[in-house]
Amino acid sequence: MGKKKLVMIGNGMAGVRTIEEIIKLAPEAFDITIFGLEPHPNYNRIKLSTVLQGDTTVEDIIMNSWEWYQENHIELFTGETIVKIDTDKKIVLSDKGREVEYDELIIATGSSSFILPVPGADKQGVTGFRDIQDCETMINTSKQFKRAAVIGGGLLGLEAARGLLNLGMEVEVIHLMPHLMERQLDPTSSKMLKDELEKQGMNFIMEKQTAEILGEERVTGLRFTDGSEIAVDLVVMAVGIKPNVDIAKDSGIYVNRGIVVDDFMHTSATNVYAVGECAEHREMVYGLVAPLYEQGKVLASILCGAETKPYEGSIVGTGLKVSGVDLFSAGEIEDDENTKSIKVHNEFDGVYKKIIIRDNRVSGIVLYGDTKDSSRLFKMLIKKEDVSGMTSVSILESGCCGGGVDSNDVAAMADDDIVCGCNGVTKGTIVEAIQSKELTTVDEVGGCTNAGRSCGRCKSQIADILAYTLGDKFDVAAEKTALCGCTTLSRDEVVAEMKEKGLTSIREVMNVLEWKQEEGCSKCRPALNYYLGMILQDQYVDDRDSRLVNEKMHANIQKDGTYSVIPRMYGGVTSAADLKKIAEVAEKYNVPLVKLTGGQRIGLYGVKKEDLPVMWEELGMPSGYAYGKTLRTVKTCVGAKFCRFGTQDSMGLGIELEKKFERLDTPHKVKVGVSACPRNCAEAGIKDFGVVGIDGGWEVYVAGNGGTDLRAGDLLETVKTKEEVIELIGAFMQYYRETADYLERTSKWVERVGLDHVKEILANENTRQALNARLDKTLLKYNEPWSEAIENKEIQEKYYQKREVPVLV
Ligand SMILES: Cc1cc2nc3c(=O)[nH]c(=O)nc-3n(C[C@H](O)[C@H](O)[C@H](O)COP(=O)(O)OP(=O)(O)OC[C@H]3O[C@@H](n4cnc5c(N)ncnc54)[C@H](O)[C@@H]3O)c2cc1C
Ligand SMILES: NC(=O)c1ccc[n+]([C@@H]2O[C@H](COP(=O)([O-])OP(=O)(O)OC[C@H]3O[C@@H](n4cnc5c(N)ncnc54)[C@H](O)[C@@H]3O)[C@@H](O)[C@H]2O)c1
Ligand code: SF4
Ligand code: FES
Repeated sequence: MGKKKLVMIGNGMAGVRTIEEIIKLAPEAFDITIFGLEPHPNYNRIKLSTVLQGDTTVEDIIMNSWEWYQENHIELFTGETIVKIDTDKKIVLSDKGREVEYDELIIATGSSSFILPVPGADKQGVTGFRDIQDCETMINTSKQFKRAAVIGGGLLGLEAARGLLNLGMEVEVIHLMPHLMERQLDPTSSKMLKDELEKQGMNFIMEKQTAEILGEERVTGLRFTDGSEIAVDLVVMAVGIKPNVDIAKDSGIYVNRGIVVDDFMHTSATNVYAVGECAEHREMVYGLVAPLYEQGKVLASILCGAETKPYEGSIVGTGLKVSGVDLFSAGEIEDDENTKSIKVHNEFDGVYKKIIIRDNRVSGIVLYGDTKDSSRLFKMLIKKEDVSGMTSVSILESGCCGGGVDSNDVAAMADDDIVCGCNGVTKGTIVEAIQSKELTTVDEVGGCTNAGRSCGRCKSQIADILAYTLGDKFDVAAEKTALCGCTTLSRDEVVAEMKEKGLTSIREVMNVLEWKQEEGCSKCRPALNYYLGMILQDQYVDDRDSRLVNEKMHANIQKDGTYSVIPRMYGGVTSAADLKKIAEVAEKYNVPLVKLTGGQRIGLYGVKKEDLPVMWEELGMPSGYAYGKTLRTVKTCVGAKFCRFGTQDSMGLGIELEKKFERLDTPHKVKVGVSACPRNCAEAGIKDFGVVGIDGGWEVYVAGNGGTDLRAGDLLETVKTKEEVIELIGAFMQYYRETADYLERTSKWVERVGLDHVKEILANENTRQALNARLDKTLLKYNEPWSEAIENKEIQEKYYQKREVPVLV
């Protein structure tokens, strides 16, 4: 029997977790196709708060890389929205006109921010806080404007407000109710929270309802229903969410607030299931991952024919991800005549605990300032444990104490105490995984049990359990620096072992160094491929399939699955003949977008995979490597040849540098600028290395960055001739290649190892020469990849042939 066709609408946290569970249970059962409206692979939406707060980057929150989808043979269409489901014909239709057949369909469309329907809500500068784009809007706005208003003092609003403070904005939180987080906190704990947040710099306008957003095109202020006004430049709406149910509703599937499902996540339509924030189960729509993951597990079992209990609903516990605030809330928060509550309010230490008991069972928990008993209490609540034989003290505090807090706390935990609330993982499961699978790091525990993979709040407790279970064998240092979850070895240890044992292939490295996963993962394989190439210089045979997807394809994959073609234009200099060729190819292949890139190149965007080799052939130009962890572009100013301020030949030097370093594998992308005078039109100060002409010489800057982590380059040295520039930069590049972590930009690397250290190394002439010799040897091995693809039929068939997706016309 052939594989069944499984289609999923929505590429978010709940949906992709369901697919992960399906792959675990029955890896060969389905041909899987996923449609995602956003242009990204699945990312950890929870961590958007930490991205906004500046603790994490967008790259760090990707949960399933592009490679993960490829490895699991999942056809992924990002930036593509499903607009219709035909439940009779069993097909879905996308906004791009694609029709895909399904045997089983999962709707996992999540929610959207609820935008208050007030006049002016569509003005520029008004945003929700739901996705990467919203996050980028806020970050970009903070670079130009200063005054922000967050409407809504719930979990999302307060996390957004903390982020905006970190971005240097003045923040007003406008809240409808008399106290913050009124769904999770009682008035006492809410007041403690407000006091703390005020200390951190947040301002609050309580009991106000927004009537209008003021301004012309862009927001300039808010007017409230009582007529008062405030001036603001950014408005973030955090007043709740609304499930994305329209496609289900329009397709005749039964919808209430969410898409109504039974205890097995089945909707009213045959073979159609819903999971996540878009689903409504027993009149509940959940907005936290823990219940959504439980739903996903049940659904995966149903689809794979595995035995499962029904999903019967969840009780959720919440915390707030704002540093300096420690709170936990679950169940009821207010007493009534039938409840007895235990309350402790230690104003001196800023601790508040309220445990509500109803019918001799814990029915509500509010903890502020000390949440170490949250998992134990939460377990009592979920399991409806009878507490009639217990004292108030034994309910409030665990039996442990004295000595090293962490291990004693861990020792005092019962095996069925939940450590990771998001993923429902208990201490017993973690200990069992550590012992049976010989795990030594938090990431490995996450890989095996999912614990810690969502909000990350439980990671320190997982580390405590590791320390407690492994005793002396737990190495905190290794934990911090392991290359990936497949090994406990750090980058430096792996590289040292490769050199010492003379390892020459990825397979050999994994075998000899006892990799935990036979095939490695999408984090270690590209890294090992890079390190082997760096060590073995011209002898290593590149493993193309271990490269990141763009490098494997020699073209950048775009959000709709098409590619871009950006030919090399040394130094940003072109000719009429080349421009003609580009225009002809663009016209012939109906290229939807022709655009100048930030690096002074011409990009053709929206190219079909199967057209790549033939377009490259007709262009007859080398690859511009706009996709690679290598030298990208050398941007130059016109310089002394034409500019009256120019003191040096910047174009000549730029072209020479680009010709020398093109195709060289580097730990991360390398961008270069060459200007012929300190006016610096080529922006050499924000490049990985930048050269600026001065009277009688050149200044060489390094470790600049014009991207997310904006950083001005540091002056490495001033030299007289262009030969000296090339020699200095050659040594710098090779030292970076040999000592940086894979995927570490020069800016981060220089900050880590220290500019003085780099200067000291490069000051020694012998060292510089040796570095250049190793670099030159490596440079010998590279071939032009586009010509290779044009000439080699095997490459064409393997990488560029069209793969049929089930499409009905
Ligand atoms: C800033 C922030 C912080 C959070 N913090 C926490 C936290 O600390 N703890 C916690 O448990 N939860 C937290 N959450 C909530 C958590 O992120 C969500 O519960 C979870 O992401 C929901 O998963 P989902 O798959 O149902 O929806 P989503 O993750 O939203 O995924 C749905 C995807 O489907 C796509 N989609 C929608 N319609 C279509 C269509 N027609 N065609 C194709 N694609 C479509 C959407 O664009 C989206 O990418 C937070 C949320 C935010 C925004
Ligand atoms: N740490 C976490 O667990 C976390 C963090 C962020 C988001 N989330 C989830 O994301 C979702 C969205 O969060 P949220 O905080 O927007 O939702 P929410 O419904 O929990 O809170 C919205 C808040 O806005 C207030 N509000 C409503 N209308 C208002 C108005 N007109 N003016 C001022 N205030 C108004 C409400 O009183 C409420 O406190 C939720 O499902 C939440 O669980 C969770
Ligand atoms: S950097 Fe100086 S030389 Fe180059 S174009 Fe600008 S002004 Fe002219
Ligand atoms: S508690 Fe959120 S990841 Fe573990």
